[in-house]
Amino acid sequence: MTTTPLVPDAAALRDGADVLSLAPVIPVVVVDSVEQAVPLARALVRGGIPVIEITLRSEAGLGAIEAVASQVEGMVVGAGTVVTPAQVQQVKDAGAQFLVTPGSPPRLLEAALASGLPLLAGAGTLTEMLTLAEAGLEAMKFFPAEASGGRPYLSAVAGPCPQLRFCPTGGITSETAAAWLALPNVGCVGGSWLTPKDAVAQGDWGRIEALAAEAAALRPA
Ligand SMILES: O=C(O)C(=O)C[C@H](O)[C@H](O)COP(=O)(O)O
Repeated sequence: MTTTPLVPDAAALRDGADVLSLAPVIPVVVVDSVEQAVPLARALVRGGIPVIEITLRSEAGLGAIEAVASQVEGMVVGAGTVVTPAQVQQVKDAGAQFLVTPGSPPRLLEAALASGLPLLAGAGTLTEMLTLAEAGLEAMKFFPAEASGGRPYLSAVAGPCPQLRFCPTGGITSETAAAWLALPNVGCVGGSWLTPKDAVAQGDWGRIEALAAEAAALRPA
C-alpha cells in the first residue's frame, strides 16, 4: 500500500540539501512498537522539530514510517538504516519522504538514486564523500561522526571540499551539538538523544517535547 504524506511541503523537498534545512537536529529514532511512533512524532512537532528519521533497526520501523507519514500533520518522515536495495522500495511504499543510509555501497546507492527520494547517503572518509559528490550528491550524512574523526576531521574536509554539506550523526549529544552546528559545512546534525529509550518506553511525550524544543533552539552557522 502506498501512503500519501500529510506534509504539503514534503513535495518541495528536492534533495538531501533540502533535508538538511528542515531543522538543526534530525532525531534518529528506534521504535519498539508502531503505537509509540505517532505520539512520539507529535511530541517532536510540538517541540518545534518537524523532521524524524525512523530507523529500520527494529521490526516496527516500517510500520512506524507508514503510521507517521499518514497520521502526523507537519512531520517530514525519513527512513533510516536503509542498507539494502529492497528496503528502498519498501520504505518508499510506506510513505518515507527521504532516505538515510549509514554507508554507500554501489547497488544501494543506485537503488536510492533511482527511487527519486531525497537522500542523505552515509560517508565516513574523503573517498566516500567524493564518490557521492561524483554521483551528484553534495549533501550527505557523516557517519559515525565522533568515531570517524569528529569535528577536526570534518573541519579538515572543508578545505579541499568546501562545496560538501553534512549531517554528522553518531555519538553527538545535546552538549556537543552546538559545536558541530558551528562548523561551516554542517547543515544539521542527527542524534538519538531527543528520544531517550526510557522516555519512549514510559510514553513520556512531555520530556520528548522539551528535548525537541531545546534542539529546535540550536542554530547552524
Ligand atoms: O541506524 C543508522 O542508520 C545509523 O546510521 C546509526 C544512527 O545514525 C546512530 O545510531 C545515531 O547515533 P547516536 O545519536 O549516537 O545514537
